[in-house]
Amino acid sequence: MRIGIIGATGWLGSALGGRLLASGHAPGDLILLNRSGPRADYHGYPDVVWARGVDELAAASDLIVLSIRPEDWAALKLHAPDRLVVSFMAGVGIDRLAPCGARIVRAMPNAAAEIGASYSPWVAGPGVTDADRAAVTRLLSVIGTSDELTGESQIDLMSAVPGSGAAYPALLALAIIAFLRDRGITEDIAIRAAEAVVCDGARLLKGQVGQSAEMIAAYLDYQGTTAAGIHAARDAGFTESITAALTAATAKARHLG
Ligand SMILES: NC(=O)C1=CN([C@@H]2O[C@H](COP(=O)(O)OP(=O)(O)OC[C@H]3O[C@@H](n4cnc5c(N)ncnc54)[C@H](OP(=O)(O)O)[C@@H]3O)[C@@H](O)[C@H]2O)C=CC1
Ligand SMILES: O=C(O)[C@@H]1CCC=N1
Repeated sequence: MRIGIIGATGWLGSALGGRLLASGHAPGDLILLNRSGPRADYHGYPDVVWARGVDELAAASDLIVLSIRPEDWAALKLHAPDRLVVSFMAGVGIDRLAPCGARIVRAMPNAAAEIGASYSPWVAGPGVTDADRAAVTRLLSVIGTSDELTGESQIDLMSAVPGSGAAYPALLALAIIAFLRDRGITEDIAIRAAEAVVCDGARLLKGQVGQSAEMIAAYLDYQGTTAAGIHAARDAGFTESITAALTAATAKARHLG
C-alpha cells in the first residue's frame, strides 16, 4: 500500500514515517510532503518519494495521513477522491475534511508514537469500509495500539487525554523539581528524584491503571508520609485541577483550526 504523509517532517508525521520504514514499509511506497522541502536523508532512507505538492501526493498514495497543524488545513486544498484519509488533526471535524472527497478517519495519536507507545483511538466517517478499518489498524500499529471509537465527539476527549502525551507528566516533574530545588537539593538529584516518580514509579501502573484505587488504598493504609501527601493533594484540589485541565483541553479541541 502506498502511504502518503502530509506533514512528514513534523513531530507526529516524522515519528510515523520513521516507524513505517523501520517496520519494513518499502521506501518507494512512502510519499512525503512538508512545507520546507525534501530532506536528503529521511530516517536513514534516501529512497523515499518526496511529492512536489499536495496533488502529486494524493495521486501517488492509496492512504493519505494528514499530519499538519489544524490552522493549516484551510489553505491546503487537498483533493483526494476515492482515497482513504487518516487525519491526526485535533479539532478539524469530519464535516470540514469531507470536501476533499476522500473517505475520512480521524485518529488521535500522541507523541509516544516516537517510541512505538502511542495509544491512538480513531473514528470512521461515512463510507469507510472494513478493508479501510483494517488498513487503519495496521497503520497505527507501527506507532502503538489503537481502538475504534463509536462517535466523533469522543475524539475531542481523546485529544485532551491520550493526545496530551507527556505533557501532564512533565508538569508533575516540574513541580517536583521546583519543590526539591527550593529546599536545597541540587538540580541533578532533584531531576533524578522526579524521574523516579514520574517515570519509574509509574511503571508499576503499566497494565494496572484500572487498579489505581487499590494502589492509593495501599499507600493510605500506612497512614504515613505518602498518605499525608495524598490527603493534602486532594484537599488542595488535585482532582479538580486535573478535571479543569481536561475540560479546558476538550473545549479547545472543539474550537481549533
Ligand atoms: N504533537 C502531538 O503530540 C500531537 C499532535 N496531534 C495533531 O497532529 C497534527 C500534527 O502535529 P505535529 O506533528 O505536532 O505538528 P508539527 O508542527 O510538528 O508538524 C507539522 C508538519 O506539517 C507540515 N506542514 C505545514 N503546512 C504544510 C503544508 N501546507 N503542506 C505540507 N506540509 C505542511 C510541516 O512542514 P515543515 O516541517 O516543513 O514546517 C510539518 O512537517 C496536528 O494537527 C495536531 O493537532 C495530535 C495528537 C498529538
Ligand atoms: O496540543 C495539541 O493541540 C495537540 C493535539 C492533541 C494533542 N496535542
